[in-house]
Amino acid sequence: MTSPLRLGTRRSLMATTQSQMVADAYVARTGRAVELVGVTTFGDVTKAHLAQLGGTGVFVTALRDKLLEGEVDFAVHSLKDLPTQQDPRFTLAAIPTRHDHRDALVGTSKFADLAPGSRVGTGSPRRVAMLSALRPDLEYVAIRGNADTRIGKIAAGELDAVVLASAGLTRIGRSAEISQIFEIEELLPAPGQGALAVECLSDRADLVEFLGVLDDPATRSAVTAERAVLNALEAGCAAPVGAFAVDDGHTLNLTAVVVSIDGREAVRKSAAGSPSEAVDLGRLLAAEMIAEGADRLMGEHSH
Ligand SMILES: NCc1[nH]cc(CCC(=O)O)c1CC(=O)O
Repeated sequence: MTSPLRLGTRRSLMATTQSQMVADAYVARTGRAVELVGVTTFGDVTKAHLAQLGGTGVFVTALRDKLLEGEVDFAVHSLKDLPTQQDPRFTLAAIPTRHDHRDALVGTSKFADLAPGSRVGTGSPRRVAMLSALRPDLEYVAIRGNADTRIGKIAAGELDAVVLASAGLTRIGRSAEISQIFEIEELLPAPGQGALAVECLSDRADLVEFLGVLDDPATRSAVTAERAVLNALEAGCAAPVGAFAVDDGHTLNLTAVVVSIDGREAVRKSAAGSPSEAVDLGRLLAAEMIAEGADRLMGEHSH
């Protein structure tokens, strides 16, 4: 009998839930047993705000270390937490079909109905910038911690609402508390939002192929274009950059935006191309955005 594959996962509810979903999908497709191995990451223990950590990949490094040490066979990440600079030692063996890409408001009222001065919690400069453009009269409060902790600040009276990714809220069973989903015209998601990444060591060719059964090519081309924009802008997950692409099987449609942190200025552009040239499409769009002043807007939040 073959031994179970060991899946390395962060220990948060969201991470273990999404890792279990992926494990179940492999078991259903292949019959091979998969066991979860919990790993504590720097991003889970640090008290610093994500925007202040000055780098990407705080949730990712510990899982990759376990891959290198041979303690786990593969890892599941939220794709939007993965640095856009791919490390050749690791391969994204599968990018499964994306879940809801949009951001959601959690609270008791809709965004337009929040009273002036209401306190809205989010740790993301992207969300602060874009929401400030819509409602400059609200107070945006930097928060971090897992989704449960963030939502708990509403009941505690510290916040009137929080903004989180719809996909994550659904995964942790809190979607009933969503008062509004933001459409992409209002709030363009982070590159890769709602998608998962299944990663293993590049030198395990058999495993790369085995894990590939869960890959969704349309999701892969879309997130590849989105991440190419972020990479070409030399921006990280804390930058006020949104990007979203859809591959309809023939054409890849990509939209991206860079917003000044006060929400007053934005460079937003769209482009279409072939799904097989996702990286080029993203790079081209980023170059056009830079030509229109996008890098100046990013300012201190560019890295
Ligand atoms: N940076 C944390 C993070 N990474 C992925 C998700 C949500 C789930 C997803 O995008 O797949 C979240 C929380 C959030 O932004 O609400």
